[in-house]
Amino acid sequence: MSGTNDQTHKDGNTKWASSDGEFRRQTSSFRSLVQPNSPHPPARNRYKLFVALACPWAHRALIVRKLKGIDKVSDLLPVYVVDSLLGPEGWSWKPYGETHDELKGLGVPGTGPPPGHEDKVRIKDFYLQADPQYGARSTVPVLWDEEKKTIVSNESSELIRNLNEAFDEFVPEEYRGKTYYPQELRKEIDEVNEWVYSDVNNGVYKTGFATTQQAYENNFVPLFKALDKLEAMLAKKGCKDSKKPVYLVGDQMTEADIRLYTTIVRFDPVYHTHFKCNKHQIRDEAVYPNLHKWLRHLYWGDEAFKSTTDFESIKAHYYQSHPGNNPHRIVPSGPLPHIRGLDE
Ligand SMILES: N[C@@H](CCC(=O)N[C@@H](CS)C(=O)NCC(=O)O)C(=O)O
Repeated sequence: MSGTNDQTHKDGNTKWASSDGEFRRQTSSFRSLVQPNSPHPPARNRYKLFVALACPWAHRALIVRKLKGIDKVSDLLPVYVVDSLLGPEGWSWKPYGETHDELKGLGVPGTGPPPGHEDKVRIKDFYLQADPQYGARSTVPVLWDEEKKTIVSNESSELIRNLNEAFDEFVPEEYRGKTYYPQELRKEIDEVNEWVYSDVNNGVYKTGFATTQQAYENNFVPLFKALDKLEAMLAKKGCKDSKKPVYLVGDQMTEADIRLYTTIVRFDPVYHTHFKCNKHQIRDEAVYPNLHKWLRHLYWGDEAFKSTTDFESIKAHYYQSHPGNNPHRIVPSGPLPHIRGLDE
């Protein structure tokens, strides 16, 4: 298990790109599911979710946890949030400023680790408990099994699919059987997910962490092509003038919307500036009237989206955690508002 980007500069800052200037995301290592008759059977008071509020991959899991009513049962999947600053030793439960002078005052504090794990300072400590040989990057989200003291999953795409069913026997009646990956739409969802992942979700990172002009342009172009394609898909469905939310696939909310949302809601406040994805902003009504409306329908229309979107942590995390992109770690004040109103 080795991280492809797990390199540190002499100054302690993480080097995100490989030697050819391209950012490559590592493959996740823990790929199990919560399911009956498995090492991780559905149960109350057993599983925990570790997230960073800034992280778009962890954000997917927070949204599905709410959409599925898992948050309604307090001991089903409690959430523990790391501090927003991703420091030299990765995500942390304790402010880096306490041990690193140059990081004093940075970051938005999280919740601290769960009871019984007060000795753990970094998220890495959970990875090492699960696998003492673990040598790759310690990413969020993490689905933690308290009984087995191990990680069930650190791959958000599989985790959010698993949450459709994993805890159904415990959630309130009205959430049971609800799925964001319905059988009849799977083929289309998979197709959309594939290019949205590569060109948009990961595309903003590949653009932002490129360390050569060529690598930057190689990723900038497909990113904006994909945004044009999304705009056209939503225009065809009349999203701009619709009073009701319009969805990417079929006429119901699916994981395709959830996966796209966590990138698009970060686009204007962060990716446009910090990752130099600056051909347009999503709020540019002359370019993305439909995509912009789609975003605002989800944010303003559904508590699962709005209540899990923390602009303060999002901005603090990105602008303060990547000194290669932003050496003085200044968090820009704008654009304001972070997201426009539904009819603005
Ligand atoms: N494939 C993973 C990717 C998760 C991921 O890359 N998370 C980032 C935060 S946005 C992370 O935790 N990075 C920590 C690090 O690189 O040290 C997923 O989708 O779950």
